[in-house]
Amino acid sequence: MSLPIYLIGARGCGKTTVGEALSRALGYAFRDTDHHLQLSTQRSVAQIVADEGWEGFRARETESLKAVTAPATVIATGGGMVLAEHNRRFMREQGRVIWLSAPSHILAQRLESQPEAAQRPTLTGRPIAEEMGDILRERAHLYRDAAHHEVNAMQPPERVIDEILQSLSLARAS
Ligand SMILES: Nc1ncnc2c1ncn2[C@@H]1O[C@H](COP(=O)(O)OP(=O)(O)OP(=O)(O)O)[C@@H](O)[C@H]1O
Ligand SMILES: O=C(O)C1=C[C@@H](O)[C@@H](O)[C@H](O)C1
Ligand SMILES: [Mg+2]
Repeated sequence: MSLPIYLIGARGCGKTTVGEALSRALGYAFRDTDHHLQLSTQRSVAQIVADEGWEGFRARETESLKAVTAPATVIATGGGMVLAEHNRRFMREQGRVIWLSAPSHILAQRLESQPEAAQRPTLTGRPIAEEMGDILRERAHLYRDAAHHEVNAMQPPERVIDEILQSLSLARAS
C-alpha cells in the first residue's frame, strides 16, 4: 500500500503548487485541506475565522485532515496544521511527512506577489508578509517535530519534487 504524503510548512512555501505536480509525477491523487474546508463549508478561510474564530477554524481543519487522508494521495496541509499535537501525531502515524522549508523573506516575497487574502487572513493583525518572520520562529520547531524529511523549498518546483522523491526513495510514474 502507498502511504499518503503530507506536505507541511508555512504559508507560501509551495505546498499546493508542489503538491499538485508531485501527485502527477507519482500518479497519486491530490488533496488540499484548505480547499477541502472551503468546499465543505462553502466559505473562505477568512469567513470561517470571522464566524467561528481561529479556534473554530482549527477544529474544522483537523476534520479536513482526517477526511482527505487516503492511500496513494499527496496532501497539501494548511500552514497551521502542525499547531495541534494530535494533527502532528496523526500525520506521522498515517504516512510520510515532508516539511517544505524556506526563509521568511522568500515566503514574504511570494505572499506579497499573490496575497489571496480570503485564504490567508492575517494571523496577528499585522500584514501577512510582515508577520511571517515571527510566525516562522514560533512554528519552526513544530514543523521539524512533525516532519520525517525537511526539503529546501527555495528551489524551482521540479527540483523540490526531485528532492522529495529522493528522500522517500520513490520513482516517478510519468
Ligand atoms: N518552489 C517555488 N519557487 C517559486 N515560487 C513558488 C514555489 N512554490 C510556490 N511558489 C509560488 O508561491 C506562491 C504560494 O504558493 P502556494 O500557494 O503553493 O503555497 P502554500 O504553501 O500552498 O500556501 P498556503 O499555506 O497559504 O496554502 C504562489 O504564487 C506560487 O506560484
Ligand atoms: O498558517 C496558517 O495558520 C494558515 C495557513 C493557510 O494555509 C490557511 O490554512 C489559513 O489561512 C491559516
Ligand atoms: Mg496551499
